[in-house]
Amino acid sequence: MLAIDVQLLQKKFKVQKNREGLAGALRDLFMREYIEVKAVKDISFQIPQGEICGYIGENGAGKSTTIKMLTGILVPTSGRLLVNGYVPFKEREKFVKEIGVVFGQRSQLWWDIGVIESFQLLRKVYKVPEVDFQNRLNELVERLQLGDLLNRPVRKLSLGQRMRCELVASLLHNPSILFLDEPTIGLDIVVKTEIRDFLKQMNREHGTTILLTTHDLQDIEALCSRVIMLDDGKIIYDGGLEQLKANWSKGREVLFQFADHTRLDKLEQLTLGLGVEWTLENDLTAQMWLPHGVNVSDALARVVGAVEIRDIKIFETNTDEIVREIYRSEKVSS
Ligand SMILES: Nc1ncnc2c1ncn2[C@@H]1O[C@H](COP(=O)(O)OP(=O)(O)OP(=O)(O)O)[C@@H](O)[C@H]1O
Repeated sequence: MLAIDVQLLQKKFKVQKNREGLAGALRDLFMREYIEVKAVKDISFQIPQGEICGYIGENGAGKSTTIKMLTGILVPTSGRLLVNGYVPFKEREKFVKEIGVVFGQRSQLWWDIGVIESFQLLRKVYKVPEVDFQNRLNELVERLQLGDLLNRPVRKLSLGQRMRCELVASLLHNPSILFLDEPTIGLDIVVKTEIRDFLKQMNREHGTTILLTTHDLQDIEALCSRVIMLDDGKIIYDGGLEQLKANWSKGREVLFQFADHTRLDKLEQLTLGLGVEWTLENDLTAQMWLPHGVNVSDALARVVGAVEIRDIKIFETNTDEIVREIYRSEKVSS
């Protein structure tokens, strides 16, 4: 069974239009005018069990609206939607036991009571047997090192501490699918890394399926083998991260530091026919640019065999740049 099966899913919102000026406001009083916003436009995708998939796109692309439909908070305008075999907005009680949800910007914990009390309340909401709950809690608390925090009220926690608690809260009932909407937003790099490692481990050990929206492409690089990219409510890319890079990144750069003075024409001679380009930064440093499709080790072998080298650095194209590149070409072609 697929974890997520989405077919031609659509969501329209009716938004009130405000007419201008006093006369407009008066007219609005008597006859409201509405416009329709199509937030999600006939999207289809399938996610098998155990996959970690990144769901990305610019602000307003429709990511949160999709997550809200997938978690049963919003009812789709049209289309078909199955999560673990359930239609999310129907059969709510059974369905919510199968999923965990973290909205980075909103808390599912009670602000003024101790974290552990929030967890206990969630145990009752999800009807988790006490023994299962304790085992699960112990495992999660140890993994995320929450020991000291459990008795503090949520309002006294730092953002990083709160996010770790949010993750525990979403996993206490042992869901097989986890929806994360900006789980690392605003966190420092240490906490981000901790959360990424934790999610990878959950996925590896429990086979948890994860759908993750993020603006942080390092999250995607660290976690996702697959990326779905949304633009203006439509899917513009669905595939592997490697493929995404191969199709869209402009190439790779290799920085060489030589032991002796090396001339540009010699370097060009060495890599003749490969289509690489050289730039000399100074007598001892040169940069080689390789277009996609050129084997890095072939190019390196030619240089390494002929010139004495002190240091080599290979720069991968940043996924941020790739996304910008796709948007640019999308805008050009549409
Ligand atoms: N409840 C709502 N009523 C009216 N319009 C909405 C509502 N929720 C979302 N929209 C509109 O739908 C579009 C998609 O919004 P959505 O929040 O899904 O985007 P997003 O990709 O999650 O953006 P962000 O990265 O900023 O969270 C936007 O144009 C937004 O203004």
